[in-house]
Amino acid sequence: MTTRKLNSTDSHGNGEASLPCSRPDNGFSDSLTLFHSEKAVQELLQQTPIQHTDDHLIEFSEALRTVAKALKQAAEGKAFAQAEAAEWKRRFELERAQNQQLQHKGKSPGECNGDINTQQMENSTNQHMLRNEANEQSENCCTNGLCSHEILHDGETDSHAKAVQNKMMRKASFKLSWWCKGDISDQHKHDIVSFERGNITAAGRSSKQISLKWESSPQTVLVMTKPNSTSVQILCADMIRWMKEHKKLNIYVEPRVMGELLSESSYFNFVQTWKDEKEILSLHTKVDLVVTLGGDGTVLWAASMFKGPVPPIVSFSLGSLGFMTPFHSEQYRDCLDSILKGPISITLRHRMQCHVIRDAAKNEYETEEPILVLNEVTIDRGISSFLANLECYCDNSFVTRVQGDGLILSTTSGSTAYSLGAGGSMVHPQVPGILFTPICPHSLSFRPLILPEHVTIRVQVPFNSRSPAWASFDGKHRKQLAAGDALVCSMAPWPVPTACQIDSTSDFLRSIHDGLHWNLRKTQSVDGPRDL
Ligand SMILES: NC(=O)c1ccc[n+]([C@@H]2O[C@H](COP(=O)([O-])OP(=O)(O)OC[C@H]3O[C@@H](n4cnc5c(N)ncnc54)[C@H](O)[C@@H]3O)[C@@H](O)[C@H]2O)c1
Ligand SMILES: Nc1ncnc2c1ncn2[C@@H]1O[C@H](COP(=O)(O)OP(=O)(O)OP(=O)(O)O)[C@@H](O)[C@H]1O
Repeated sequence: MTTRKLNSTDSHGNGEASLPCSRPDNGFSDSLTLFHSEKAVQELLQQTPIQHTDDHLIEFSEALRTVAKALKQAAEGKAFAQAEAAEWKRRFELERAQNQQLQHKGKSPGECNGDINTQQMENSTNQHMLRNEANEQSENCCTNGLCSHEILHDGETDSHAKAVQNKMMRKASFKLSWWCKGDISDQHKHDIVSFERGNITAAGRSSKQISLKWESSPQTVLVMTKPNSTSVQILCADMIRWMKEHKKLNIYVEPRVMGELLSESSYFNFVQTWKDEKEILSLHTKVDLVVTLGGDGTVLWAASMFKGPVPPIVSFSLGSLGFMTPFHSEQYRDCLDSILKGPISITLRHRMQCHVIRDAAKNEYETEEPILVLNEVTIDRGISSFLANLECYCDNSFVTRVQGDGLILSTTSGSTAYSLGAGGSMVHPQVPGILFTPICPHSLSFRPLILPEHVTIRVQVPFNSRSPAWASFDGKHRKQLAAGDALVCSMAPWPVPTACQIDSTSDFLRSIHDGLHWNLRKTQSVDGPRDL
């Protein structure tokens, strides 16, 4: 199969030079033909020194280029829509199979117990699912939760190739399910919104505790560490040795850590690392578990390595605050022992995807790559002494104009970070939403907002702004936003699953108490005036 890379640039600075030749039905081959025609015209131009013919050929060549570009855009749009439609169809089939199974058993649809019998659901799925290869994978999936095939979906369409690849990589599979303490109440039984028979049942609660159960043993662990810390370096070497000798695990580390380990001893030759960005992009297909040694910054760093699906992260606290690092490094053997066995309670921390749209390129198909944030994106005035001036839209409705130091768009995980410092509420990390928190607004009435997770927020630097604004992502990668530029932000499809020490809520409450000393006050004594 001849496949060329999309979006590379030809000698004219166009993006049509490399196109897949293997899919004649998606329109790419048309644009390729046009591109070849255009190339032939260019060659003819060089060979034919007649001036007016040249002019016509140049015009013709430009027209061809425009048509090829339009065809490419249409084809890519179509491919995206088809993929989306296929995904919705798959979900619909799965849901219908579940409902039919429940009706057989005399239950109403959506009445799905958290402790559902997986075998029964598999049988039902066998009866009702389309018998194609993609759905064979779904037959083995749990139906009351999410399985690793779904949550670690890497966007590939060829499920067979994916299965073969996964097998070769020996990636551990796991099952995620809603978990309710001692589940005997009906409180958490409704997983979907159902309008059938005129009854509206409650939506699945994303704040429910999620439990991860390994279906095959994890085999590969990526260890990520805070730099420039001797205690972290010592712990890292000790932990890797233990994981190799006692758990027979394959270990990946960053190239910097690889250097540190090898300078200590050639014993660590078995440890693996990567050489370039391309290898980082496929890390999620090899790694079963990520271990971080450091503070919250190291968790942010680890999450930022994964531009798509993220393996479960286990964070050992070696920083000062540790909101997202619930495990104690002194007990790492016991912790890892129980995590590798499972089941684990996890917090699914939602991330936001941010696109910077340049005014100069707003009509172009290609924009800059999206940036994923676990905490927040901040748009501020940078070093300018003028007020930041930012126009904000939510799903194209005007929200407000920020005049002050700036604006923080935060996830609920980030609600205890910068947003908190700017006066935003603390929100449990499993509550779905986007916090809209101004930084030092020059207004008496600008209270912070929390918007639903499904919205798209656009922050635009108006043309009458006195200075550019600056965007930063989890406190890093500052980018200037000139007048007319915009930042577009929405929830990303790839959350960061972090292992809990106890469960999502207990861990959150522990961190606001221990980390921030939230509402710490000496208790008032009983001796004194009373109303009774
Ligand atoms: N005024 C502020 O409060 C302020 C200013 C700048 C950056 N920050 C935060 O720092 C983050 C970057 O962290 P870093 O470690 O790379 O930088 P850093 O080394 O400057 O540390 C920032 C502090 O924020 C804490 N932190 C990070 N994420 C947190 C979270 N989700 N909940 C509670 N505390 C959290 C860290 O533990 C650390 O103590 C940014 O995402 C931003 O939220 C806060
Ligand atoms: N593997 C890494 N590679 C490069 N930089 C990293 C890595 N891990 C962490 N960092 C950066 O190092 C800085 C400090 O990390 P971290 O927050 O984990 O430690 P800390 O400052 O000691 O903890 P705390 O903030 O809780 O006091 C952060 O800015 C983070 O982005």
